[in-house]
Amino acid sequence: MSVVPVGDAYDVVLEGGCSRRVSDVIGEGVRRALVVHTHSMRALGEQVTTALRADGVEAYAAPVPDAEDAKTAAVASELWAVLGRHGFTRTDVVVGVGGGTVTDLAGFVAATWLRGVPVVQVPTTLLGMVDAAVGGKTGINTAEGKNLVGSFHPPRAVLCDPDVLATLPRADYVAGLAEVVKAGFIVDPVILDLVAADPDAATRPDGPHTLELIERAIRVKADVVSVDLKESSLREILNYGHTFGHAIEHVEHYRRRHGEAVAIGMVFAAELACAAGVLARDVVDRHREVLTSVGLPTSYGPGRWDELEAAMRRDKKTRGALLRFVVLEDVARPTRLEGPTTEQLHTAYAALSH
Ligand SMILES: NC(=O)c1ccc[n+]([C@@H]2O[C@H](COP(=O)([O-])OP(=O)(O)OC[C@H]3O[C@@H](n4cnc5c(N)ncnc54)[C@H](O)[C@@H]3O)[C@@H](O)[C@H]2O)c1
Ligand SMILES: O=C(O)C(=O)C[C@@H](O)[C@H](O)[C@H](O)COP(=O)(O)O
Ligand SMILES: [Zn+2]
Repeated sequence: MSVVPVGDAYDVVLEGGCSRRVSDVIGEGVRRALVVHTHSMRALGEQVTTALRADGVEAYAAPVPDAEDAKTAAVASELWAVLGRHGFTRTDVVVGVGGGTVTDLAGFVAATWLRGVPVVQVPTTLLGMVDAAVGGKTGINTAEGKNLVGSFHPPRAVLCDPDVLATLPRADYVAGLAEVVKAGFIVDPVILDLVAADPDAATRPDGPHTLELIERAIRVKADVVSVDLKESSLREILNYGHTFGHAIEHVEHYRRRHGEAVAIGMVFAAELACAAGVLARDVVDRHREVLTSVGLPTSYGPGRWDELEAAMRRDKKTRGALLRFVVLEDVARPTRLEGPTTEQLHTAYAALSH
């Protein structure tokens, strides 16, 4: 459906059944493929592996642990060992079949093996389709924080098959909506209108606006990364809500879903912008309305500020001692807030526990 014209331009396909067509997009001359998948996506992982073999590719299925447990140096190292044992060369390919955690890991392993081999992404969560699999940001976590090691490595193709969303647990689908809503606040307010028109339908993969919501969010992401792949400036807007959100994930040892943490992080960013006199109160309220309407969290308990602030200092947007946040001046008018005062930060944090 859309082409991302960055480096070697690539397609992001959004079509029922497209996850069965990996062979069509891996490119010419591929002899081997490593199909990375979690146990939850074993059936699809094996289906992709079998289909590749039927097309003459030496394909290997590589099961990895679920969720954030996949995004570790130990798991990446195991996959490098598999690639080494099977003699993967620069014309071979890695395929990521799973949620954002799997596409981040598969992309990182592809980015680092032989300093870069192609990766094809087959996202199986809403979040993976609208955000993680598109744009070439890859990475793993370290003990000190989220996504601290990684690389920009655009995929060869992205196959978003909405049919696979039927098995996704509702809570994971809703978590993905946080990134959809993010795209609405930073660039495309029509997304917010579509969600507000029927919030309950927005939480279902068979809802009347599902494809339009996915397509619009992918378009936002593709347009931004096409202009600024390596996040020298514009791409930072895709990080809306993530400074505080990633801090929550870190202090809670990844027991909370990424999308849920980002939802709270967007409310924090909105409250911070309001405290700094940048954003009007009604837009802050709109954050709570839209996120709450689809069942996403918007509050956070008191008492953890010191840990959260320490984690935020390791955010990639931080420059020296200066904390930097993506904030809004209005819907679809993102800007940056550099070095907010302690009082502004505390005001925003306190507002989360109301
Ligand atoms: N690289 C990027 O640009 C980018 C963007 C956004 C998020 N991310 C990363 O993505 C990750 C979050 O991704 P996520 O929300 O997809 O979580 P996830 O990958 O942990 O998947 C959520 C859960 O759904 C299960 N699952 C996946 N697909 C399924 C299906 N079709 N049916 C049944 N179960 C299924 C998984 O096994 C997992 O338990 C975070 O690590 C985040 O940092 C990266
Ligand atoms: O693509 C981007 O750029 C984003 O910031 C998208 C985010 O939704 C995503 O969670 C990303 O992985 C965060 O990246 P990080 O650089 O803050 O680790
Ligand atoms: Zn995110």
